[in-house]
Amino acid sequence: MITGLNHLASGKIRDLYAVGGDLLLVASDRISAYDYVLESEIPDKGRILTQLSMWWFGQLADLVPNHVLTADVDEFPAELAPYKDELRGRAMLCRRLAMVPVECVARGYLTGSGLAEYEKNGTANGVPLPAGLVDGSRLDRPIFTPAMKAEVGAHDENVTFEEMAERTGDPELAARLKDLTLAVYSRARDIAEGRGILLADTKFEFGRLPGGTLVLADEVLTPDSSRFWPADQWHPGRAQPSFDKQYVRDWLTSPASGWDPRSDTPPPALPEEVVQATRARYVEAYERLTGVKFV
Ligand SMILES: N#Cc1c(N)ncnc1-c1cnn(Cc2cccc(F)c2)c1
Repeated sequence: MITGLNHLASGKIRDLYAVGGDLLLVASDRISAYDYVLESEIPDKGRILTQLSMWWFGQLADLVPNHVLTADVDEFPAELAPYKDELRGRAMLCRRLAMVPVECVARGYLTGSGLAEYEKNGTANGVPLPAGLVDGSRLDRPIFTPAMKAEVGAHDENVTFEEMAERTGDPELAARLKDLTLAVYSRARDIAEGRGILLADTKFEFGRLPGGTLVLADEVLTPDSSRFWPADQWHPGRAQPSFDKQYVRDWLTSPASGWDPRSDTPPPALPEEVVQATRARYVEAYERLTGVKFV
């Protein structure tokens, strides 16, 4: 948290500030696992994921406008000058939007809450899926599985498209959000697959400009907003390894940590080698996707 700025909200990993009529989205080096924010930070994680978001916004600009004014600290308003070094690379100055109260989730692979519903009903957010799918199955056509935003700390509530249309009171907006979400995810899935990363699913947030234009908001297509899987380790029928969090998960569930995920106790600090190996995974994901060396 940056004292001295007008703090608006905090998620597990990021903080939101008001700067004049705009917003500043700041990504920390925090990392979460097993629904806990760990006491150990991953050096540069916020910078790597912010630069990855910015790269994706560029890749998607022909499909959808976004809310970012700039991520260059030298272009930030003068009031932010005292915080330049702390913000460099990890902050996006964004236009303030009227946010749509829906988590727009696209799934290209079946896992997590989507798999749970499928195993019970053969559907995902009420939409029937083909028989015989297993954990990690690739879906021929990505699906839109919206969720109504929950309070901080609670899990979002998966809803059918029809429920979403009803609860937003705007069926046209619901249809537009579905189309945009699937088009943007499909483009990203194809780009990532060509670089050895499977984007299993992702969560987009949209908002509206004063004139009503629908705009892509928040961060996009990072390992915090999406499931990143290494393509060369994809084996449907089991839990897939996480591209970025597997070292953390493996250590936390190993005897070495002395921690039990089923206990109500917070996880212990990570060993330095796990921190550094995890940092290296974020750097690798960034460099593989963008083709640019992280500096
Ligand atoms: N992006 C964006 C945005 C915008 N451009 N205009 C208005 N509101 C938001 C906005 C509101 N909540 N969040 C999510 C959120 C919560 C907590 C911390 C965070 F970093 C992010 C995003």
